[in-house]
Amino acid sequence: MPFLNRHHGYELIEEANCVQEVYSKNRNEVEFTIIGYRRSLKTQFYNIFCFMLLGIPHLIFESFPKLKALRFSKCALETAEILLVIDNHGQPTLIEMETQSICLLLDLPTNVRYFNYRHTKFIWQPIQRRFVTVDELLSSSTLDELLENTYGLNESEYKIRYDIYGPNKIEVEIKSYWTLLVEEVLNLFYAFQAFSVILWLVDEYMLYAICIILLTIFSSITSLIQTRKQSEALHDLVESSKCHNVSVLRKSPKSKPDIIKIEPVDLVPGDLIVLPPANFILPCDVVLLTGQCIVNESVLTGESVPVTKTALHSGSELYDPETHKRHTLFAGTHMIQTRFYGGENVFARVVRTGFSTTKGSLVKSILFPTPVGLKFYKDSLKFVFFLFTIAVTGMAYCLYLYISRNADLKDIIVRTLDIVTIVVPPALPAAMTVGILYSQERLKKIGIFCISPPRINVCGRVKIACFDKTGTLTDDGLDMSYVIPSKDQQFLDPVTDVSTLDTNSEFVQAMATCHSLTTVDGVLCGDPLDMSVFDFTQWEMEEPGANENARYDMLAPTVVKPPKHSIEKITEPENFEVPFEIGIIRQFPFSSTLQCMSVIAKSLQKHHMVAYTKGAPEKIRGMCKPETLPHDYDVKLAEFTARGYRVIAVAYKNLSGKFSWKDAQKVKRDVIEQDLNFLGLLIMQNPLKVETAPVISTLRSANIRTVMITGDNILTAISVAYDCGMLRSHDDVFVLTASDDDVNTRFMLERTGLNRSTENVVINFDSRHHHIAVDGRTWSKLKYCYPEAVPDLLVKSTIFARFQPDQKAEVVTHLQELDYIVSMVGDGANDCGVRLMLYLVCREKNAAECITNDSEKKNMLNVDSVES
Ligand SMILES: Nc1ncnc2c1ncn2[C@@H]1O[C@H](COP(=O)(O)OP(=O)(O)OP(=O)(O)O)[C@@H](O)[C@H]1O
Repeated sequence: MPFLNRHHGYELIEEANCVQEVYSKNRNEVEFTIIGYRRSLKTQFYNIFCFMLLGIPHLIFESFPKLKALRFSKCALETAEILLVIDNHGQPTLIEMETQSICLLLDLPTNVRYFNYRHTKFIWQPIQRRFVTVDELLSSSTLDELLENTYGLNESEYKIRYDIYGPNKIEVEIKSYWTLLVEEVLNLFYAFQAFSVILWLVDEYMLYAICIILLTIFSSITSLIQTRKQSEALHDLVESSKCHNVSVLRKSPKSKPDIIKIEPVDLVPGDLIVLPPANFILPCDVVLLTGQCIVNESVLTGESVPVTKTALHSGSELYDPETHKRHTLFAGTHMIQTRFYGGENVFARVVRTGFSTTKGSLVKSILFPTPVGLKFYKDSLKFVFFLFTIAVTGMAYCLYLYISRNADLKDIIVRTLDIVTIVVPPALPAAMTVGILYSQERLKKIGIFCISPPRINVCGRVKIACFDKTGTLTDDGLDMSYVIPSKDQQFLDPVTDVSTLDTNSEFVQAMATCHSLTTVDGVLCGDPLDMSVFDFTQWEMEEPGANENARYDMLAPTVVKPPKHSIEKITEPENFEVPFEIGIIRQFPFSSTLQCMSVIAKSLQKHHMVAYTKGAPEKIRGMCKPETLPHDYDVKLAEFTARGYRVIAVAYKNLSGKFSWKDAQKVKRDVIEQDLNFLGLLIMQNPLKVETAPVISTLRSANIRTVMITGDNILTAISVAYDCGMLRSHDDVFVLTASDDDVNTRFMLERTGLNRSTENVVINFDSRHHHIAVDGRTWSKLKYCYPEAVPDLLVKSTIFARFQPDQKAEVVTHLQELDYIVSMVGDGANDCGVRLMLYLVCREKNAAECITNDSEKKNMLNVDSVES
């Protein structure tokens, strides 16, 4: 044993033996530290001491949990009976080690030592001499490994996995009132309060004592009821998404694999399940092996647009639920429909169960939020301690005076102790609890729910409110205003009526095919932008097959066709024999990071496939052959975006005649999204929500700075900011842009805005009427070239446009680093990064998260505080 030395019967401990640091998934930071302890003589002494002093030391130790471990002796993790786990916020938890007998798998010993920390199981690995999670223990699988073994697990494999992973359940414990009372109410401050009240009663100081008793009883009871209600609500929420029995494939020694029905709690990672045709709540995270599924993931993302999940492709890379989320169905999400593959079962492999699932992680982050170590609380504790030292001095002087004047013993005790109750305010915690409860009730009345009431205090200190644009400041719906086709590097006149366009043109066909729409119960649904583009074309969509659920076959894909009247007008068709239909062979769904989407389509009229792409004009420009772009591309784009329109560019490319159906399934996205031919622009209107302007005005009058962080075009964003009052008509906006060269990048500030005039105006950093707008590309370059300029930029910037989801999160964290308390209002999807980030930031910096339901869509309001 290299680390553990035994010397004359004593255990010589090296620090490395007793402590293990557990890193976060991306290994950037220590998530928590595990320290080993065992019971010793110290523990016996402590118990006797506690017994003799009527449990008072226990109360003190409970209030200062780090002291709890002092009653045990430090020892090597290998022999530890008790573990002290300290998270990255310094919150300690004492956990008993447990032992479990498991059959041998890989190198696992039969008797396994383990502990559960915040619903995650850690197993002691004697070979590595450290604790590992069960996921680490059974190393992750490659895509090929997940795809092979189509027989399911056999009985013994299943049993081993069940022993290791445990049941597939996310259970939120509802604590009894008694436990809550012990945990929340019986702390040192309340003990001090009890002491003060007894003292006042002895001193016949009745009225005030009774007031304090009543206030404390009231605040404790209401706080208990609230906490209990919250844990009941969370419990019910988790329970509400429970699903029915699941069909699982089990390898049988003699015959063909059996499909058996089991309870969802009995599922283990590796199980092969058969997805039912429709309406199914996923019991765990699974990866799709065959067919397709349409899923509503709004429980996780807040976005109620159905998402299509496709079967996993083969590959030697390791499976990762985040990277392969297009093939992963997450626990708790609603599977609307499966699409059968040649009439066969749709199979999925279980990859994560219970609290390891995405839903489990979300529940864990609610169950174990960041401790509210606000500076306010820390300062108040310091203040109380300071008062206490004054009180002790006062007490000593009092004692001296009373003794020197031969006072009565009762008087000496009462008067001396009373000094502490005069100096230290005993009603402080009760008064604060009542304040928070009252605020919570008021917020509820206006439809704001808060999952962590103590954080309400932070809201009063919010200095900056960040808003996402589309769907948050503006409506979800989009109205197609016109389309501007392009021909021979020239923009043609805007068109408002699609019937004036040639149905056989690539432009119309791109609009009709380049989307991720789907039909659920005969109703077309999907991204609102895709819906309005498709509606504009007046084409029809058909997903072939008689029965909705039993129809999907890769050779007969989704088909779009023009309305009958326009087929008659089709010019120069290559082949009149076959019907005019276009099949969508493959979709590359919209990605906020790429800001575009593509499809590969095949018209029955043509002998080759065509790739269509649509997306942000700035992105599409880079993907197109320069000789196909109109010379006034940027001018036209600026013309429409400056008027607040949402502009989408469309492009296409013909694929070679040899490009087969198989190639279409295998081809990489970046191969498709290059060397495109530009087709034209789609101009859409995205009106403001009615409540936007009044909310911005209220925030302005409360002296809270408002900022827009959007994925949309910078000029569209500026225009919307003027419309909603974030910028006022007399405000000037300076757009910061970086030159394209990577070596000597130059940064320019160019004036824009409503009252833009020709004369030069220099930005004045002290003026409230001068604002900066910056796009994601410039932001990245500035951060790289001049990181020292970022704070100045943040202080003056009102518009952050063309920002990718991770950049949105960066802005929020950088603002926090400048000691701003920031709130972020978004509508899910690309703000999820911010939301999830904030969850992480919350963990670090005591953020508060409130969820508002004041609009139909549940907006997320994240309030974060920085310890200044
Ligand atoms: N369905 C879509 N197909 C193609 N391109 C799209 C689609 N939806 C959005 N885009 C383009 O991608 C850009 C980025 O979209 P993203 O959803 O990240 O942000 P946004 O909706 O523009 O703004 P916000 O961040 O304020 O919600 C959009 O501005 C638009 O140009």
